[in-house]
Amino acid sequence: MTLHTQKRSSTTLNWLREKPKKQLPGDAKQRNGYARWTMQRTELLPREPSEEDFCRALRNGLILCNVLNKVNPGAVHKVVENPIIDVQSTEGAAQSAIQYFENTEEFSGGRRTDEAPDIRSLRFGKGRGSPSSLVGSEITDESLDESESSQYEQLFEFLHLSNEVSIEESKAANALTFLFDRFALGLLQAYLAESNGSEGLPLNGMVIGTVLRKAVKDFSELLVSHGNQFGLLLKKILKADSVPLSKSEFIEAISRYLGQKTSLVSSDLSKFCICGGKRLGIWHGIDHSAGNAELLNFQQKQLEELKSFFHETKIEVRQSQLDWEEEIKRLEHHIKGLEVASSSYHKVLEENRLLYNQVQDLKGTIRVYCRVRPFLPGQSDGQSTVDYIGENGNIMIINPHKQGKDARRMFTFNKVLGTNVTQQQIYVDTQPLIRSVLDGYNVCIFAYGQTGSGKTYTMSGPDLMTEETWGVNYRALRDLFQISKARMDIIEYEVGVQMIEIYNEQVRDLLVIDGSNRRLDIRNNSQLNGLNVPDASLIPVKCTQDVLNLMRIGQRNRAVGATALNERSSRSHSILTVHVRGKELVSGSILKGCLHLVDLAGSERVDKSEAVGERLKEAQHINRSLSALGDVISALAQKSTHIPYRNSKLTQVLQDSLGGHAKTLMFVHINPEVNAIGETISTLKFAERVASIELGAARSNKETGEMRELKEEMSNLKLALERKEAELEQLKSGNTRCTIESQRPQTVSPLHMSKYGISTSLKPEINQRCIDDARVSEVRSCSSGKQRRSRFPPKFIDKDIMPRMPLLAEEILVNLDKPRSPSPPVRRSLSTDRGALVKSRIKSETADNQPISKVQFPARVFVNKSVATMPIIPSMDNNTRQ
Ligand SMILES: Nc1ncnc2c1ncn2[C@@H]1O[C@H](COP(=O)(O)OP(=O)(O)OP(=O)(O)O)[C@@H](O)[C@H]1O
Repeated sequence: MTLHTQKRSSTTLNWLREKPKKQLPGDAKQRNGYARWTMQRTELLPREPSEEDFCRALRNGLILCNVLNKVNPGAVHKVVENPIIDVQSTEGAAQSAIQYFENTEEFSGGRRTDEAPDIRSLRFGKGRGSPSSLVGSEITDESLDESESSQYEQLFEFLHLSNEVSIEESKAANALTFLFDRFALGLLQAYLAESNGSEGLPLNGMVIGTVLRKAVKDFSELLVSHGNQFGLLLKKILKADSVPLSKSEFIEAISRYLGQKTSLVSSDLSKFCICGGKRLGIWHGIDHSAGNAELLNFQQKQLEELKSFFHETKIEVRQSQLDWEEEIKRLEHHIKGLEVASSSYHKVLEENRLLYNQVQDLKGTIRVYCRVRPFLPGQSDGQSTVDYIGENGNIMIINPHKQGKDARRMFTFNKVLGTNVTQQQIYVDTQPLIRSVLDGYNVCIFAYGQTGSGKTYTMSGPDLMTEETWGVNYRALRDLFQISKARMDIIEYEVGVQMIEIYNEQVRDLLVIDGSNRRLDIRNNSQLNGLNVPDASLIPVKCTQDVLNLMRIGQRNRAVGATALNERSSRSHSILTVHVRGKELVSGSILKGCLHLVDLAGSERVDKSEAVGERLKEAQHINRSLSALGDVISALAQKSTHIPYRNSKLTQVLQDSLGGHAKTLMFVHINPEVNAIGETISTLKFAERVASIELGAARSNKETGEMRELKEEMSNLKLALERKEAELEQLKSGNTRCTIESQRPQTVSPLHMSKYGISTSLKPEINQRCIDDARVSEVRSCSSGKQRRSRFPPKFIDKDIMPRMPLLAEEILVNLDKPRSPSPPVRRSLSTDRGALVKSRIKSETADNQPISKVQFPARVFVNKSVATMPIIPSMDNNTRQ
């Protein structure tokens, strides 16, 4: 640099140095002069720019490049012509910086070209430089005065110096650009390194864009701050030395400063990149000062620690995940185990129940099932007396009128069926009993409970229309036919049905269609296998439909009436008896089973049911018979020697089922309403006593062919003996009453007749046989002082009574052709005969054997008269209907 140049530059620098001190009018004038001149050539400055704008315009290289292009068009290829932007704006600052770097670079490049004039020639263009370089140029065209010329020289001097500085700055800028690229790359590397570990992070343009934008922003801020610092430094340098600096000193000072700054920037960047992790690339090639290296080491250490901590945490999290997974697996296994255990618990429970039932069967205990009726529409006030129903047949009743432990009472039965149990579920446990009937057992199923508690619902169902709501009766008979059909090849079955009711202590036949209200007698002879009401119509049935038809008749004939507690209350005990007789085709053995299906009339508190008149009488009869049932149950439970069966018609009818070798099941019904709590408790107490009764093991009524023959023989002998006795009696007393009676025609249910096809006119032989049977009956009746008429088809009459009666239809025909075997001679002492006579007399006088016919049967209130005109039951031969 020449002395002159040095002088110039120092002048310029002095000018620059002094500028912030004071805004001298001379300075402004000078600046305005430069601006005007520049404006004339470049139009890049306002006429009177502020000092700041002026400096910036000089610094960003626009003026330089444009002036050079004016002098030598195309010398600077690319001029970054962004408008001067406010430095406060970060992005603007960045742009300004870039603009500056690029323009100074371009300017330098342009200047270096061969065609480009030396900037200094511009300085000396007016008289001192080569005139050719500026001849023809626009500058020379201008008329410039001397003072202006010197100002331009100063400007160019400054610009030249500024250009030197710019080169240094451009180097720094390159370093920064390099740094920036590294920094951005480092950021991306760090980001990618991070996102490698976590698959879920999205790696898309938007994310990268955001990261880079952030980086650019921060970096711009950094640049601005460095730019400011750089400006300050320049000022400081220029201010500190009163002696003007040489160009090389000046550049050296700036280089030193930039060196320092580079390391500072790298330290700042290290801070900035601390989030990244992989920053080796950023540091590569950067010269760190000792302090920064220490800081860097410290931060790296921290980073390593953080990384290892992060790694450990990651491992811990993974371990916890594994532990949880293990735990979940263990729990799943445990739950499965529990499931298995619970299912086997239920199996065991079920087995227990079966075993318990078997034990009960062996003991002959009456099975008791408790059914809880649901609340009826309009009844549910939400309070139920049933507190809890257990799986083991437990039911806990809560009495809201009591407090403490007295309020709760537990009852145990074979099973307790809740309000949501279906008719099918109710029947399930009854099914094995139906099989037993076909195996020759006597079975009794009866429904007990307070009025309106659902007895009829259980036994018959709400209606006969839908099979789903069928009660136990229909289901039992349907199964009976199904099983008998399945056994058809082994056993030939015949099924007959009786339906009676006990109304006001009188037994009525429900299957009569002629409206006759005959009172029927009860004979308590277990040998009769259920034929304890022999005069009731016994209708043979062959399929479920037959039974349904009969039941419809029976239901219509049943006495029902409305009470305050049940709008269609059964006012009688109804008993449907199914007699089954089976013949084993191979052995010829005979099985005789009988099934009683009993729907008891409901016990009721007369005050509650508001019964008066006829209703009151009915209620009293019902309650009396139920209390007689209770007495029988008590006596049986206490194993008393005397069981008071004869205290009511009900207990007489059920005698075989309660005290014999029958299988008995009772459905006890309860009403969950709070106002029925008294009846509920007493019903359940009664049921508990019933459950404790031991009937002894049930016995099958099976007779082998040999046994039957022997029995028949015995019966023949008995018959012959009785005949002899009768003859003897007649001879003695000359009483011919029996003979006259025997010639009276029988009364047979029209249904009965039609079904059997037995007609006195069509089958004289059979009719004769019936007459014979009637004679036998008479003989027996005479012995007990009663007149009996058989209403049974011959096949259902017990052989003990009528040994010559064929068992089955074809037997009737076979036996009719056979000559009767002569009765063996019977020897009987007179004393025996007398004894028998005395006995029979005594018996006829006892209260139990008083002829019931003396009691007038009340006019039937609820008999449906249309029954008489009902069509005949469809053919029993139609097996396909089963
Ligand atoms: N399990 C049940 N589900 C739905 N309704 C029922 C149930 N049990 C009984 N009911 C209804 O309760 C009312 C009384 O039932 P039901 O006539 O069978 O009682 P009951 O004990 O036979 O009475 P009563 O002794 O007076 O003849 C009827 O309207 C019946 O439909």
